[in-house]
Amino acid sequence: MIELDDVSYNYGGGELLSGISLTLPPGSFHFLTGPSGAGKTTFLKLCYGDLLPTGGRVSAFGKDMRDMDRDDIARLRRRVGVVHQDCAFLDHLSVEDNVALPLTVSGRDPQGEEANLNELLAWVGLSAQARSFPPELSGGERQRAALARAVIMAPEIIIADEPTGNIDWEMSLRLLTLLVELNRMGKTILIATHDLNLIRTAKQQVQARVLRIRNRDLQLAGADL
Ligand SMILES: Nc1ncnc2c1ncn2[C@@H]1O[C@H](COP(=O)(O)OP(=O)(O)OP(=O)(O)O)[C@@H](O)[C@H]1O
Repeated sequence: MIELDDVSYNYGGGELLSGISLTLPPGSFHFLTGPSGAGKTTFLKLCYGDLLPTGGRVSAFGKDMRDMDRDDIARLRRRVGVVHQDCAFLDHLSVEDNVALPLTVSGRDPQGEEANLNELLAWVGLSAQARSFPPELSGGERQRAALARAVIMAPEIIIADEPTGNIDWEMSLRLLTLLVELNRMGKTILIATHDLNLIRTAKQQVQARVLRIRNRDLQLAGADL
């Protein structure tokens, strides 16, 4: 589904990532961990096509990202939902309008999909905040709104960058429950996190592989986690 073949990445100051080969099969659950600055966000961006590798090949759904035209990229954006580290909401739009934004951008009418939108807001526990604005949300509510926005197009893959970075443990568990539910529905999940407790808790609920960035490459973390 997403495949990296001998991938390297260099922002210009030397290789940050090097020689990475990995397959993310459908329905898999992966965590990505590693020290700050190791390249986790960069790795995620390579997986969802925000960056192209400086060496090697990344392909998604059987197509090399380098060969994708605008239509392919638009299709990729629908099939891969991303929860960004900073959530990046439009503060002048309500929570429900922010969550519905991928629909609006792709030319669909959110009014026509209102039931779907309401169901999604209820699923993430934000029905009461639908008409609020992003600055009025707590950290945990922001992350759940970002997850709702990431899944509104029914993507097959969900990629989340430090989704529990700024929220308390109770909220982290709530978010993890949603991600586990998505995985049980067959979605492929990739999460970058520093939070080893989150990884340990997840591993009691799903079969998750833990990847660690070390010396510019990816290693499979052992059972010590
Ligand atoms: N656009 C950019 N241009 C140049 N260097 C960059 C750019 N983005 C990131 N870097 C550098 O690449 C390195 C890896 O950054 P990245 O954000 O991928 O790490 P990370 O593991 O996600 O870190 P953190 O855990 O702190 O979020 C850092 O040294 C960062 O300064």
